[in-house]
Amino acid sequence: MKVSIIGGGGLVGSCAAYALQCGGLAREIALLDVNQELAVGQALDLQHGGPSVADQTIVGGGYEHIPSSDVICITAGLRRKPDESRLDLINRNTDLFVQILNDVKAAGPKPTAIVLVVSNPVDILTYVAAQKLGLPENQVIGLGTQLDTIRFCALISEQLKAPPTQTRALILGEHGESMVPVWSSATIAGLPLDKYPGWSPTLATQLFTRTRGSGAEVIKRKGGAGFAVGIAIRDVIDAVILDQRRVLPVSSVQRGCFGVRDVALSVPTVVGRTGVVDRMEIDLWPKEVQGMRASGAALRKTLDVVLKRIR
Ligand SMILES: NC(=O)c1ccc[n+]([C@@H]2O[C@H](COP(=O)([O-])OP(=O)(O)OC[C@H]3O[C@@H](n4cnc5c(N)ncnc54)[C@H](O)[C@@H]3O)[C@@H](O)[C@H]2O)c1
Repeated sequence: MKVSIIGGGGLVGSCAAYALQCGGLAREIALLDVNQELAVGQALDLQHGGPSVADQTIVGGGYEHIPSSDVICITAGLRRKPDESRLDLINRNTDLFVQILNDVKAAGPKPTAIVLVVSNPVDILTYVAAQKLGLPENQVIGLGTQLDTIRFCALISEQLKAPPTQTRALILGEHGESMVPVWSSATIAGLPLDKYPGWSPTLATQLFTRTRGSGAEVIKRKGGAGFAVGIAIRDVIDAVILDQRRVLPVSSVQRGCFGVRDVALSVPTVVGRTGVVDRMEIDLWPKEVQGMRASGAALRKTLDVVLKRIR
């Protein structure tokens, strides 16, 4: 399997490439970037570690890699300028993103290619990609709340001194302000989280608030998120490569799941070689379902503005 990362020279793209290299599943990893020199440099640096990791080809380059790619991951994006509003950034990022989609389309992706959108605002751009690429909708996935979910588990496990890999707590909805913590299904080692020693409703609120602000906290401390988002990207791409059918909180265009439609956001999604294989619409607390619908409504408002601009 070949994975191309557009924006592969940047922090998120290069961390994703490193996570994929350490996972050893992809046969070839291509880093594409408008700054080709940077992409080639990142690829060279990764390639040097290859003999101690896995037999993979890691290269830097341009859109000539698209026709042979099984997975196309888009991490190219802009950061906010001082004094710039969120919507201004969304407009600038959408214009850049639409140009990338046009370039991908012109390069001729495989009809079976899976596109994983990571650039922000990820739910908006996932919808735009599904509309513009001409690929079947199930083949376009957004990273959605996969990163928020692993951040949430990391913070819960740290606080309760529980094993991180046995801590399970989902975030669904928007990758943004209106994200929804799903306490109804949270567990540690299969035990209900709300019965775990040290748990309290106050702690729950604190942990969710910190999770929701985690992106901003990391940006403030080190300039941008890299390692954990790279791991989150690997979670999704590995599920595709191995046709794992893992249930992941990723974003895709919804057609009625939990009553949400015509907007992309995260629901529990079965991910395999064909992308979105299924969605698990399981009974959650009413306020969790309401939260997802509120995410859908908030995203739809932004989408209406963005779609008017790019039509
Ligand atoms: N979805 C998530 O969970 C999540 C998490 C973290 C960051 N992000 C998003 O990922 C994006 C990238 O963040 P970063 O920290 O890596 O930024 P960065 O500035 O380090 O990297 C972006 C890269 O994109 C490249 N680029 C710009 N325009 C391009 C184009 N037209 N074609 C190809 N490459 C192009 C740049 O040269 C740069 O190397 C941002 O939109 C950020 O908000 C998403």
